[in-house]
Amino acid sequence: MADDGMLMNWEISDTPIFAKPTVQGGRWKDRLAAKRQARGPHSREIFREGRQDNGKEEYIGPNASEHPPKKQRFDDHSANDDIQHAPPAEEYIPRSRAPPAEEYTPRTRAPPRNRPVQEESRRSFVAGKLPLGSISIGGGASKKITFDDDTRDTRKPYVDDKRKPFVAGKLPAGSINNGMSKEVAAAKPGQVVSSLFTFNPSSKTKFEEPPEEAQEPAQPSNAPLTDEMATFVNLGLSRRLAAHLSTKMDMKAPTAIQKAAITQMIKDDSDAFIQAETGSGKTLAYLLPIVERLLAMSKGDAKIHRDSGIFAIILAPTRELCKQIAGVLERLLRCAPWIVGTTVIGGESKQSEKARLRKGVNILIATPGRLSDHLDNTEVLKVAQVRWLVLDEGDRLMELGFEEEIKGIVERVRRSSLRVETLNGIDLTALPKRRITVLCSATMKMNVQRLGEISLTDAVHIQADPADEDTLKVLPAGDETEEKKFSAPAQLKQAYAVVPAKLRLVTLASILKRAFARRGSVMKAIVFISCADSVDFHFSMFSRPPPPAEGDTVIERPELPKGELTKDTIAHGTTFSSDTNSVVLHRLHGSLAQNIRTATLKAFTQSTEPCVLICTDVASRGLDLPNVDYVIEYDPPFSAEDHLHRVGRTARAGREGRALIFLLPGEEEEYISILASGYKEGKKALTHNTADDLLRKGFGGTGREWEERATEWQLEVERWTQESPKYLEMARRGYQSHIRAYATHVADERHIFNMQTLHLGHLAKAFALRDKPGSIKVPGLRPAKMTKADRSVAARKAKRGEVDVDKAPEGERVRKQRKLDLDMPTVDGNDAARRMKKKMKEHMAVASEFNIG
Ligand SMILES: Nc1ncnc2c1ncn2[C@@H]1O[C@H](COP(=O)(O)OP(=O)(O)OP(=O)(O)O)[C@@H](O)[C@H]1O
Repeated sequence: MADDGMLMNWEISDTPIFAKPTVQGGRWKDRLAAKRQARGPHSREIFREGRQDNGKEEYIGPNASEHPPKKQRFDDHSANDDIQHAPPAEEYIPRSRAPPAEEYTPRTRAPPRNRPVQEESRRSFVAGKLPLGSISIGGGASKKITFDDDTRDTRKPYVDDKRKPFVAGKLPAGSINNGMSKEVAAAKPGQVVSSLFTFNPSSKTKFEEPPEEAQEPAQPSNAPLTDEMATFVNLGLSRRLAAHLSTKMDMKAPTAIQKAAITQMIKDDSDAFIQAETGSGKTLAYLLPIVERLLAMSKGDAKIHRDSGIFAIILAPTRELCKQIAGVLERLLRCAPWIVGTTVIGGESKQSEKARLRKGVNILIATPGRLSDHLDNTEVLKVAQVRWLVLDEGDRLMELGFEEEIKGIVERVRRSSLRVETLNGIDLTALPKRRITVLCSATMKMNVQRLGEISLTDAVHIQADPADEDTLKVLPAGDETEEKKFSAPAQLKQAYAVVPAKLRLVTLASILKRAFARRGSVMKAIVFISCADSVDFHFSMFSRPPPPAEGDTVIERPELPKGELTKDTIAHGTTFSSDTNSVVLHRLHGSLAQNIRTATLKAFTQSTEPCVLICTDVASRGLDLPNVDYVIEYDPPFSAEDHLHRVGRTARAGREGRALIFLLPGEEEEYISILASGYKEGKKALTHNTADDLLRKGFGGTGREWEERATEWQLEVERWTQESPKYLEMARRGYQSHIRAYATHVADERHIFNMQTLHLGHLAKAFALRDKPGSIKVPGLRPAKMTKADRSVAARKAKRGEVDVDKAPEGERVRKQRKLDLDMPTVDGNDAARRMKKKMKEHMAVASEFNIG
């Protein structure tokens, strides 16, 4: 039966007159008359007991005690709709004109001003402020009666115990059965304990049902090629290198981008821009031709040696990425141990880096800051032999503000004169005759083009379309007509879930419970969250000890990695572990010390147990984490590019992968079009999930039992939060930082992620909070400076696409700050650190308060 949401609180009373049995069936007027009769002639007086006849009108209704209703501040939503939104005047009825108690029905409610119009007919009373005239029936249960929406057939009331009405803190204990009543009784004054399943806005989009016929699974777009001719040898690699790839690295054939890049870079000495989707093997696409040409110089005993000079410099934006590239190079060079690679990335003393440089190196992997530092201060670092300068993850290099350093490095390398014939008896003719710059990126954003202008000359644009091997492209740079849009791997199964704010946390728990219900279905999952404080809260919450009832079963848990560094970043994921499948939880964000980040990431990478990584975007770029089969974007990304990098952590090198993004009902549903633009088949490639579906699958049970289980789970987490000042503060911090991070979406997308429509009260529930949002003040977090008026101006400007960055609303500044924060601990070198600090000061006055990296 459809639910029209008409709710009444049926409350028990000790007075015998109320203990009469329920009158069921028939029209409501008939039932009403019957009940009146049952109560006898004085029933109205009893109901009106307590009326103050002091000349003032007394009001009844949901918010009677607050009448006349207070004007609502923008940020003062409560988790309880009844409290939160001042209802229209007609809902407040002077008591003298009040209908008989039984007749009390809530009048039309105006939809809240700042969120999408929702089903008007779904209402509930604040139990603590129950209208005096409410009807009570036996059993002590507060029951919701719903009627068929279409027919309004009041003859067949549907009493549904599991759907709980909202409760404010003052309800007498025992008024409502099930878990809610205990919570209400225990709630402190001013707290709000709200029901999960009432007052949720519904989706505005009409979702098409997926077609009946089974769709052909999409062919992987970043897999090694299967064409017989596509062997490494056919591309021009030596047998030695090809055999090493095949036997020691398990790579039998190149990927499409490798095919295009190797062919080009072995025979031609032009600059190159390599653009290919995530997980397509770009690292080897530039490393293989470099190593091949260094190998070709070595004939018999005449080999290059570590002190022959630096032939290639590879720049990457973060230490993690540098280490990852160094790892791939190290494996590759096992077939040519006389070629030496090393890193200069900070994190250890400059002296030891200098010592390594002095010993000699042929391929140097560096972060721009640290390399600039060494170029200025380390005499032994000579760049005269450098033939290749590779800029990996170009967009990230620019985002982190390395433009100046890169300019300096490019200048330094170009200035030094190049030796091209012989070097200590070694034939140099196999090497490029000129210096080559290679720029790599998965996206072609404006900032990448800017980096291209700084570093490339007459470059070729190398792209690959594996669907049509004839079109493996080597294009003149700047050929806009042929430019391929960056897309997600075709085999990635992308879904989105439209989940109301209140249900977010419990839905995430449900998804993870289901994903790890059986051993082997999902091995590794990554959950992306917008800010560090929120990561910390979710990590602690998901790893909290199970409640005593569950604790009776002894669950065998795998041993966690030992070590000081990871003791606070790795824990058992108790929430979604089952007795047959224990899950290990990791957390990662830019505010953790570098050595902790490295150790945590290593543990996640090497783990053979099922595990989950909860992290910020710090783990979204370039990291090659093996066996990640599920990516959940719990908080939507800050830009479409970020989304593609995040989901690119799965479905790598032709493997399968799933991704799910959470969206709120309303404006956020527009994001579906952006998701669809990453796929050839558009929206058909996407799967739609509702919160109800996800909850039902995760919490199980028969009928609507999942609702009760979900409610129990949510209440348990709320208790856990309330009972400890530490976790309460953690939840509040997470909540506040989340809201601030929400304001930092790129201007183009801010009409989708619109602060105006963000329901702060419902969002508080997703952080297991019972506070009214306006009252959440966390020490150390300054309140946002933007006024409501500022926000509207910003929203209007964003809509017109004319946001002025210099006079930007806080969102823009905070977004910049987020980018800087994100990798702050990664950026190395004293100069780099000074530069970052300076930029932080320039960009924001709120640097220290804001912890969303
Ligand atoms: N020819 C190949 N055959 C099989 N696996 C490969 C091949 N080339 C690369 N891989 C694997 O593919 C994965 C992705 O490679 P890589 O990290 O270089 O991708 P990428 O294009 O740089 O991705 P991103 O844009 O996310 O940084 C790695 O695990 C790598 O070992």
